[in-house]
Amino acid sequence: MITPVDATTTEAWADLKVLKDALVPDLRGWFEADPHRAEELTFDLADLRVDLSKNLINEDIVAALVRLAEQVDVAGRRDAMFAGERINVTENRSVLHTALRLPRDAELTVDGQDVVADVHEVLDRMYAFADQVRSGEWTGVTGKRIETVVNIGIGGSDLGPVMVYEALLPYKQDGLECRFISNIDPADCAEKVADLDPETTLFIVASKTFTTLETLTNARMARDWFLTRLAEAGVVDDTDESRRAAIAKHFVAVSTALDKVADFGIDPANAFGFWDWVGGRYSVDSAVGLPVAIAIGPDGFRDFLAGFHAVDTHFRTETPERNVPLLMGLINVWYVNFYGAHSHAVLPYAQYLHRFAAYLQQLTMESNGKSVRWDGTPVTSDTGEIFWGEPGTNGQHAFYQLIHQGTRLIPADFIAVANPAHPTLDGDTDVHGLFLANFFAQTAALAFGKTADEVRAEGTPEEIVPARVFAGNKPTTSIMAPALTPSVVGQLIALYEHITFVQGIVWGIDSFDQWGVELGKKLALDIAPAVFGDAAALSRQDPSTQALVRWYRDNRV
Ligand SMILES: O=P(O)(O)OC[C@H]1O[C@](O)(CO)[C@@H](O)[C@@H]1O
Repeated sequence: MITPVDATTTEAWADLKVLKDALVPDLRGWFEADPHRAEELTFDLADLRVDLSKNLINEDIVAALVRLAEQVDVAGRRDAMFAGERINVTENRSVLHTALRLPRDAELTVDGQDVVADVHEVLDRMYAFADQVRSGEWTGVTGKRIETVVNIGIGGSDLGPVMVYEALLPYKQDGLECRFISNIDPADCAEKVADLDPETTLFIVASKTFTTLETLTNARMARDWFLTRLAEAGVVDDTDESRRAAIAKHFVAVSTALDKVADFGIDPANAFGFWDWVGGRYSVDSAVGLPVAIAIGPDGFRDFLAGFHAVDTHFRTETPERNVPLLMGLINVWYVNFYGAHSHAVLPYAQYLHRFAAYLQQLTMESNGKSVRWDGTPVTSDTGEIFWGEPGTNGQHAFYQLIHQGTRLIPADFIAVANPAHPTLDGDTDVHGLFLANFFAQTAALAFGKTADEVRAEGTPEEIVPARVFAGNKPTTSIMAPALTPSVVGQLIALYEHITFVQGIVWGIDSFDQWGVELGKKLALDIAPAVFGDAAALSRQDPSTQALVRWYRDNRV
C-alpha cells in the first residue's frame, strides 16, 4: 500500500500558511488592480464556463495550491484510479466509475477483464429495455403499456436517478413518468403508489448490495400492494405461477448481487448488473441510471455519459494550471484548511437542478467525511465540508442573509444556464433574464459588498448604517452552461466527482468507502426487537434509549 503523504508537512502547505497570514482579502481592489483577473481565472471545460475569479485567491496562492497537488501526488493517484488500481484500500477495490462512460472503442482491461466490453454489454441491454418500454412493446401482465416507472432504492441507488430525472424533465417522453421511493417510512411508499394503476406500473428495485433494509422492505411492500391490487382486479390468482408471471412483467432489478435478485423473485433475465468497483454514490451512470434511460431514451443517456467522459478527459489530461476539477478541489482545501470553512453552498439558478445539492451531499460527505487516512492513521487536518443548498432565487429569501452578513465564511458555487427550457415573457420582460440578473447580482454583491460610505450616500440614517453594510469578500465560483442538456448534467456530476477526489487525496483519505454508515444500520437491527416488545432486548439499551422506546410504545395506538 502506498502511504498517503501528510499534506500538512509539505513545503506547499507551509507556503500556503504564510500566504494566508499575509493575505488581506480585497476582491474590489484585486479586480481594480488587474483588469484581466476575470479572464485569467475563467476556464472552459466541455460546455461549462467556470469563473473562479471571485474566490479569495491570487497567482501565488494558485501556484502554491498546484504545488500542494504535486507534493501529495494527486496526478499519480488520479492515474491509478483511471487504470483500475485498487485505490479503495479499505475495501480492496478498484474505483472505476470513469470506465462507465468510456466509449465503446476504448480499451481498459483490469485483472484480465475487458471492462469496456462488460460496461457496453449492460448498456446495450439497458437501451434495448428502455426502447421496449418507451415504444410500448414491453407491456404489463394485462397487455397495457407502462406509464409509470417507480424506482425503489436509497442513497446512491436513489439520489442520482431522482436528481438527474428531475434535471432532465424537459427531455422526458410524454406519457411516461418516474417516481422514487427511498425512505423506509411507510408514508413514502404509500403516497407514491396511492394513485397508480398496477397494470401500467413498472418497479425498478435498485440496490448495489441487494441487502439494504430500506430498499428490500419497500420492495416487499410495493410487491404486496401490486399483487393485492391485481388479485382484487382478478388479474392474478393465489398460485405462485400466476404471481411470478405478473412480477416478471412489472419488477426489474439493478444490482451487483444478481443471486439475491433471484431470491427476491425477480427474473434474472430482467436484472441489470454492475460491479463492485462502482461506488453507490458514483453509480448514476451505471445501470442505476435505468429510470433516466427509460425517461429520456438511449440517445439522451448516451449524451449524458458523453458529458461525464468529456470532463474525465479534461481531468486526466489538462495541465494543472488549467485543470478545473483540480483547481476547484484545491480551492475548497484552501477554504477548509486555511480559512476554517465548515460548509459549502451549492446554489443552482436552474429550478430543474433542485435536487443537485441533496445529490452532492452524499457524493461529497459520504466520500470525504472521514477522520482516518487510507492507511488507518489519523487525519492531520480537517476534512470534508457540509454541502447544502437550494435553488436560487428561493435561497435568497431564506438563508442568503447569513452568507452576506453573518460571521461565517461560506464558499458558494453558483450554477446557471443561458437557455431555459421555458423561455417565457412577462409582458415585455424575459423572465429567465430577470432570473439570471439575480444570479449575476448575488455573486457581485457577495464579492464586492457595500461600504459604509456607499450606504450613507443613499441617505441612510447614521444609526442604521452598520446594519446595512456588506463586508464583501465572500467567495463564489460561477458555473454556466448553454443549456441543461443531458451532456451538461453529466459534466456537472463528473466535475464534482473529481473535485471530491482531489480533496480526498490531499487529506490522504479513502473517498470510496463508507464505514461510518454501518454502526447505525447494525444498531437499528439490534433495537428493532425492543421496539416490538422484547423486554430483554430493551434492557440491553442505554437508559435514554429505553425511555424513548417506552414512550413510543405507550403512545403508539
Ligand atoms: O445500493 P445499496 O447497496 O442498496 O446501498 C444504498 C446506499 O447505502 C450506502 O451503502 C450507505 O448509505 C450508500 O453508500 C449506498 O449508496
